[in-house]
Amino acid sequence: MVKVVKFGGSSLASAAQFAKVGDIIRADESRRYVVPSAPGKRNAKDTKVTDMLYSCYALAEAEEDFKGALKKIKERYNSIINGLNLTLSLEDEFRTIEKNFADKAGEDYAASRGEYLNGIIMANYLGYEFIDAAEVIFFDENGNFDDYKTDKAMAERLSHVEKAVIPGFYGSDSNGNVKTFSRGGSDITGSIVSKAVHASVYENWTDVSGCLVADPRIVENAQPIKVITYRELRELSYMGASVLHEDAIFPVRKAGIPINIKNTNAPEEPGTMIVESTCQKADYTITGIAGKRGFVAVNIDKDMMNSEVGFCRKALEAFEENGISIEHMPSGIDTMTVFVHQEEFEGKEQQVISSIRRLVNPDIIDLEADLALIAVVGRGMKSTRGTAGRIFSALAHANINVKMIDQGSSELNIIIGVSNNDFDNAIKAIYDIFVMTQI
Ligand SMILES: Nc1ncnc2c1ncn2[C@@H]1O[C@H](COP(=O)(O)OP(=O)(O)O)[C@@H](O)[C@H]1O
Ligand SMILES: N[C@@H](CC(=O)OP(=O)(O)O)C(=O)O
Repeated sequence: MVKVVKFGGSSLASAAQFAKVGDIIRADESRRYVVPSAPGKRNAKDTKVTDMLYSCYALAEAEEDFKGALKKIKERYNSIINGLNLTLSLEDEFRTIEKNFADKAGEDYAASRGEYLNGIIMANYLGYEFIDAAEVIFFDENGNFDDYKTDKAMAERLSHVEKAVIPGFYGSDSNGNVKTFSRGGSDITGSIVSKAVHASVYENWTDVSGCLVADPRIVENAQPIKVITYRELRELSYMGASVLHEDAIFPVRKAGIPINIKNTNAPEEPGTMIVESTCQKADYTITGIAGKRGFVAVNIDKDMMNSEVGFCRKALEAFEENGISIEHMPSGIDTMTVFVHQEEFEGKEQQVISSIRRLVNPDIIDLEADLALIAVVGRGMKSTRGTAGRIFSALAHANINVKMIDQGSSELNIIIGVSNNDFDNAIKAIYDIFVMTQI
């Protein structure tokens, strides 16, 4: 049996956290391949090493003095090395990094050093072999992850290695330069390694006891989800459940490998199992709730728009022309609404409105800003009557004005639009009605 274990930044923020990780790995011989993130926050006010690297590199790129900022990063690693009593020096590594920053090696290179250096420490601490992710994870000429090339190289390389540490978050592009995944991407690395070694399980260790029904920063003591499907998890993580990167399921899903999200600070707890399919009923009608703030609704009205062939396509062209991505699009007979990210849309709204006018000549266009979208996700919802009704009544009781409600055709999720200000209360109200009443 082979297990791949990924430890997030919160699990590796200090020597004390490293020691817990060491105990977890040594407790099970099958934990043979380890994927570390960069050191995360030691407390709420702390800064992740990845963020320190981005700011340090921004100074280098602006040709300002970055040596002080780099020294602070070195101190974080040295405090881990000293706290673990290792006889390891990263002096040579930091000299190389300083030179490469001065030569403007790129933002991705800079950010990747967080995982690279932590991987060297982890390998030294465990007595495992260190494998640079740049040698085994590849992106193609369009910048997309190269599944085929990576799987082949990774499987070949690891077939000769009994126990190894492979840093998360990065690989190399088609020119051999370092390239990172998007933020939180070490979760993807763990999934890629799991597929290549045919792991029996991919353990993803973090600072909470699994994927919880709602974000614990909003709902105190949110319950852990025991079993969730890949599809449900993807919906939740895309909509803001940041415990797992939304793309991390793809490699393992192809190989049918379950993901187990576990808590480094409470390893005895079972955590969450993420699987293809399950006959196990969820504890509640819903599996989870997640959401994001910061959307604008663009309402487009035109009498009889439903009989105008190509209306929606042409209206959407207005967004494409202006480089705006679309998040969600509920529609009615004479109206369609397009939800876009406020950050992306601000400053371009007049261009988009004039494009819509030119392309579809609507009767009315109006904008509503400062909205939040909430996804209520659950495989059990389609067999339970009245789910949407319960959501409505919970929100009405909490005095929350529902701007939009939309059920996907898969009946796996219901999307609700509320004002940004009502976001937290809406999530709490939905959590209470389904979880606290135990139905
Ligand atoms: N539904 C959820 N379940 C669990 N954690 C969540 C959820 N939504 C948001 N989170 C947040 O995700 C955090 C874990 O992800 P992250 O900070 O990326 O950890 P790591 O550093 O281990 O990768 C938790 O501490 C929690 O605040
Ligand atoms: N360190 C990177 C990649 C990562 O996955 O980190 P974490 O496992 O701490 O979310 C980031 O901050 O984005």
